[in-house]
Amino acid sequence: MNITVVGTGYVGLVTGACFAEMGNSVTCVDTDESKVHQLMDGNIPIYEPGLEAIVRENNKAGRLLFNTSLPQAMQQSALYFIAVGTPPGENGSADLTYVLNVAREIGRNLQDYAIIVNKSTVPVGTACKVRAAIQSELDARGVEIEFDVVSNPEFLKEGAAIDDFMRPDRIIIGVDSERAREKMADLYHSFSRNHDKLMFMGIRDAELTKYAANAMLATKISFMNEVANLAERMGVDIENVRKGIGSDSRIGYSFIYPGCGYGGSCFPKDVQALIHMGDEFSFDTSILRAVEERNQAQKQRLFEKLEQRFGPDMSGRVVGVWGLAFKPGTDDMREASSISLINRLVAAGATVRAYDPIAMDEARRWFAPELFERGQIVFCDHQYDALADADAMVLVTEWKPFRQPDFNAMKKLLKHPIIIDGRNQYDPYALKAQGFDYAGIGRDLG
Ligand SMILES: NC(=O)c1ccc[n+]([C@@H]2O[C@H](COP(=O)([O-])OP(=O)(O)OC[C@H]3O[C@@H](n4cnc5c(N)ncnc54)[C@H](O)[C@@H]3O)[C@@H](O)[C@H]2O)c1
Ligand SMILES: O=c1ccn([C@@H]2O[C@H](COP(=O)(O)OP(=O)(O)O[C@H]3O[C@H](CO)[C@@H](O)[C@H](O)[C@H]3O)[C@@H](O)[C@H]2O)c(=O)[nH]1
Repeated sequence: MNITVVGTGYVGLVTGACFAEMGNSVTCVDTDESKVHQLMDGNIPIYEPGLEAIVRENNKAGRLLFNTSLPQAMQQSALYFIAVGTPPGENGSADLTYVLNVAREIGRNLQDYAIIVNKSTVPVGTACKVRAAIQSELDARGVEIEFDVVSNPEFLKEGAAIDDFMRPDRIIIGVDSERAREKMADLYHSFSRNHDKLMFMGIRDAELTKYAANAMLATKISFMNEVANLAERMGVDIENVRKGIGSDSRIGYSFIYPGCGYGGSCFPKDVQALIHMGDEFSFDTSILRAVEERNQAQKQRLFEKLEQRFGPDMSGRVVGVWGLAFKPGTDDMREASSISLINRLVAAGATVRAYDPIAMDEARRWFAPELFERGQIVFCDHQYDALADADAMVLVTEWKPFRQPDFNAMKKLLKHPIIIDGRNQYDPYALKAQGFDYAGIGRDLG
């Protein structure tokens, strides 16, 4: 099949590379020229395990091409995937500017029947807007060309994106035409051979399914964070509670890890967008608002635990931070908990020494340059360098090399043996026995 994918971010590039890997001919289009040139040279602008290899192999085999021109790419195919960003607008609603720009460009250049598949996360009713945008361009050209719009939301997780795309739990497809349904079934056949993963439904159903999935996962996390904060006050260890409830198959273990708040490009913006959709339909999404509020508060918990120990004025204090990315396995810094922590520490007068195995180049862009110039933030070459003469160590992102560190070495490096564990990776009882002052999330045993 010949496919055009518009947008070469996490979703567009993974989608394009995985379809090419299955033998399709794919052209990925992006308006960002530097990104496209980087990709043409075989370099991947993002860190995503396994992606570089399949991009290079398929590019070499001629199945995966890159272009800055959508009209040129459109000539090669009749199946267009829209995978551009839908960032939060000022009021939390999803900003559809990029999606509708692509729709209009498709309308200006469409020559023959085509299927336009929306892979971006978009509010209910967006397919209608995409259809209207294309149609108005066709009307302006005075041509009549048939086309179908399909909703096919993406469920990949950063850091596991290839596997999620290649072995999906389900493939949600919202369609309202038999022709489009057949084409989509054909396209996804090889991803769903042994188990029928394809779920066809109405277009609006598919659009809401994506938001409901992310909101449900975010709710699980905020719920656990709330119980963890309560457990702390009660002298209860949340890790025992987590295991206790996770063993109930109706609850399960996934997405109930308490922590220093959820981040990334999806949960925060998608929960906000769903709240906004509720407002538009005059429906108060009170659970979602609580989920969002709990998450904002949770992102302050690590700072609060340091504040309890040092007081509000942290001048002269040095804090070693392990992990900057919003989760392990990615260099994505969008809505990362490290951002609020580090900015608050610096505002309180502390110096931050931080280390992340992958995200430091990307992270540099997320803090004011003068903080590096004045030495208030120092990015270190090694995880242990970040602890040199630090008054405390804070774990923000649970990268694997942070999971079983050398606690003896840490004790020697730290001025005060304080460990604030934002991801409950360490054994509080063992650390206490070694003389550490340890605080996790929902396991602040004093
Ligand atoms: N990141 C994820 O893990 C993930 C997972 C599932 C769904 N989503 C959703 O998928 C969509 C894309 O997310 P992302 O993280 O890949 O975004 P991104 O910001 O990483 O990439 C978007 C790309 O689109 C390009 N673009 C913008 N306008 C364009 C145009 N007119 N023509 C061509 N290219 C254009 C940008 O230059 C950019 O490279 C969003 O709606 C997001 O919510 C993201
Ligand atoms: O038990 C948990 C699980 C996750 N997190 C945090 O939640 C955030 C999001 O994690 P994850 O879902 O693994 O990463 P994303 O790449 O943001 O993926 C989510 O968002 C994507 C974009 O919509 C969806 O496609 C995915 O299905 C959905 O999992 C991260 O900050 C995690 O640290 C927790 O705090 N506790």
